[in-house]
Parts: sequence; C-alpha cells; structure tokens
Amino acid sequence: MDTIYALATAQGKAGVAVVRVSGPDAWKSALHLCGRVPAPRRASLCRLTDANDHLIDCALVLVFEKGASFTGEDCVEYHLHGSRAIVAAVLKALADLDDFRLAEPGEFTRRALENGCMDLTEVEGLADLIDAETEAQRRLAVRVFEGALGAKVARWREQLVHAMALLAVTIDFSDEDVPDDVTAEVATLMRSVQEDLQVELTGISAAERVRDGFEVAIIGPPNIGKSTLLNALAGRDAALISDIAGTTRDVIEVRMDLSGLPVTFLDTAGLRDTNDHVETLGIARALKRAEQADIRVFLTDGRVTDHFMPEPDDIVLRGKSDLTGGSAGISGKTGEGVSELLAQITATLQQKASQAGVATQERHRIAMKRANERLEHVLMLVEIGTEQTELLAEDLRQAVSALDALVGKVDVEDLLDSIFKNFCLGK
Ligand SMILES: Nc1nc2c(ncn2[C@@H]2O[C@H](COP(=O)(O)OP(=O)(O)OP(=O)(O)O)[C@@H](O)[C@H]2O)c(=O)[nH]1
Repeated sequence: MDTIYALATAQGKAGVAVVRVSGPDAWKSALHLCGRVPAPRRASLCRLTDANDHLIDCALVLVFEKGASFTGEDCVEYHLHGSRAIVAAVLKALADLDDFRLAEPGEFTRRALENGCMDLTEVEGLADLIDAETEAQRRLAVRVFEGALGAKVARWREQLVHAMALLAVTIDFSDEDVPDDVTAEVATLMRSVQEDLQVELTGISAAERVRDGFEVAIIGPPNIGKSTLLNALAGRDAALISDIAGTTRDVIEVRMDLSGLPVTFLDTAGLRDTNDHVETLGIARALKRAEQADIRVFLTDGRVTDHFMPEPDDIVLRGKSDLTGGSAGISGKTGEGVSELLAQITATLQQKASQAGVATQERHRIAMKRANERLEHVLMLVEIGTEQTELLAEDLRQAVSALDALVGKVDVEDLLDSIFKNFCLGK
C-alpha cells in the first residue's frame, strides 16, 4: 500500500497551508522532515529540513496513529506557512521518499471509507459540506456528514433483521411445534419502517433543492418590468432593459443567497403571441423553465392571460406600480414592494426547505424505494395470509441489501469512482 500525500488547503498564497500524509510510512515522512516523530495528537513545532539538511520552514506538525485518524491509517499533517515555495519544497521532499505518491482527488476519504471510518452517506455528506455555499446547505450537509442518515438506516436495518429472525424461527421449526404466528409482528415492524421511509422519501425533493438551489421564475407579458425587477432583486444590471417589447429572449439567471437558501432567479421572455420565430422559441423556453420553478412571480398589467395559471405558491403582482398605483403591485424601478416580495419568497422557500430530511440524493431515493417496494410486497403477502414464510424472508433479505447499498456496504464499486471524482485534491 502506497503512502499518499497532498496539499489539503487551497492552492496559492495563504497564511497557512496544510499538507496531509496518510499510509503505512506516513510517520517516516516526519522522521525525514523533522528528524523525529512527534508525539501523536499533540501539536509540535518542528524545523522541517530537506535531504541536504537545509531549512524549509518552521511548521506545526500533527501526528495521528493508525485507527485514530481520519483515514484510519497512520497520518501526519504539516501546517506550513502558506507560500507556494514552501508547499512546493515540502511536496518535493515527500515525492522523493520511497513508496510515497501524490494522492488522487478524494483518495484520503476513499481510504477512510475502505477502512470503515465513514459510511458512504457520510462521504456524500462530506462532499456536500465542502461544496456548501449557503447556511442551509451547510446545515443539511453537516447532518448527513455526522451520520444522521447512516444512523436511520441502521435502525431500519435492525428492525428488518429482527423480522427476519422471527421468520427464521418459523421456518426452522416448521415440522415441530411452531411458536405463535409471527406474521402479525413482522407486519407491524414493516409498517413502522415503511412510515419512516416514506417521510424520508418525501423530504428528498426538498433536500435536493437545498443542495442544488431553488428556482424562482419571473414571468409576464413583454415590457411589464421583469428584467428591471430582476436587476432590483440582484442589486446589479444582470438583464438588459429596454422599452422595446420582447427584449429578453433567453432565460437570464441570477443566483442569490436568501437567508441561507440558495435561490436562482430567472428572468424570462415576455409572454405574448408573436410571429417572430426566435421570440416564440424564447417564450416556449420561458414557459418550460417557469413550469419547473419552485415559485413563479407573475407580473401582470391587469389583463387576463391564457399563458399562465397560478399554483398555490405562485405570486401575482401588478407591474410598474408607480404608474398604475393600487395594491398588490411592484416596481423594480422605484423599489416599491421589492423587499415584501423577497420576504414572501423567503418564507415560502423556508417552509419547503423545512421538509428536508437527511436523505439528500437521487441515489438515496433509488435505494429507499427499492427497500420500500420489498416491504410493500411483504405486507401484501401477509395480507393474503401466505404460509410461505420463505417468500417473506427473501423480500426482507432484498430490502436489507437495498439499505446496505445505501450506506455502501454492498454493490458500490462502480459508484465510488463517480462519487470520488468530484472531490478536491487533498480530501
Ligand atoms: N415606470 C416604470 N417603468 C418601468 C418599471 N419597470 C420597468 N420599467 C420600464 O419599462 C420598460 C421595460 O422594462 P423591462 O424590465 O425591460 O421589461 P420586461 O418585462 O423585462 O420586458 P421584455 O424583455 O420585453 O419581456 C423599460 O423602459 C423600463 O425602464 C417600473 O416599475 N416603473
């Protein structure tokens, strides 16, 4: 097994740069660079020297023992002064050691997974945590990272295994005095797991939105002030404004952080019937994106339109309220109604985000659905009063294997490459 190393902090000049080393010979690197292996788990100030005994840097060195480190292997962290030259010199010194090589992206975490220090959901949580840009994303990711989904899966799995044990007794003793009929108890266990699974399954869409961002589409007839409103929301000139109807033809996106929620506002082509081919394409695209958005803000001039039917969370406002007056209006030009609109959107999205559980990915959805289907099948068999307990046991085995795949115990080899390729170097 190679010993791997990499810069764990971002490239470039900084106050501190951390180089991480993990693997069987990790401590040997300390011997070469510091002339000694400092006591584990203690921050030690060391003089780092190269092969010719020239001073590279004075650094804080942290040594971790196998079994008590992030990767599960012997590890050393060098907290260097963050200059490019120091980092380059330390990496070179490490490269010169036998059986040392630069880590692949995500390789430290991969070793942590392989050594059982993390399960697959925690790995995904860690990736999301590092990617988190807003407070809501951080909160969601940190829960997954600390093992909240893994813990839930362990509870479900325990109940399924208990049900399997009950059935096993029935099967093993089928020729003898069978204990009481266990199917009722099995069904109760199944229902309880199923209820939990349903809650998590429902929450995945919300969790995905928190991860990937919500979308709010601004729609309405041409020239009503959509682009002006987008610019007012963004606080900059993101969209082109003119008094020529049909100015916006493609969807313009502005990403914002609304009280910790990642939100993309979409400015869309004005909705009208037109003979202009390009504008018609723009309108079709506008309608499609608006349909997929979480909220549509419809600016109206008071006329009824057959282009749009509001849904419960949608917001309908009269545009250019400074000219038209009256209530339920907004003006991107004067700013009237803009903060109220933002408050309403934030409240609606916060409500949606609150439905997020700890399952956050399409992969989780697929595994949980598979488990759920097997449980439904068990309940169906129990309902019709089957005496073939082997069938029930087989369903349960498959449900357990779906849950095992969820936390990465089985069937994951091909998955790992795709998960780890998104990691940064040094993680
Ligand atoms: N008085 C007033 N004028 C506005 C307001 N909002 C926009 N305008 C003006 O109305 C014209 C059209 O504004 P846009 O923001 O480009 O309208 P739009 O709905 O994006 O137009 P399309 O791209 O054609 O769909 C411009 O001349 C703006 O300056 C407003 O709130 N009050």
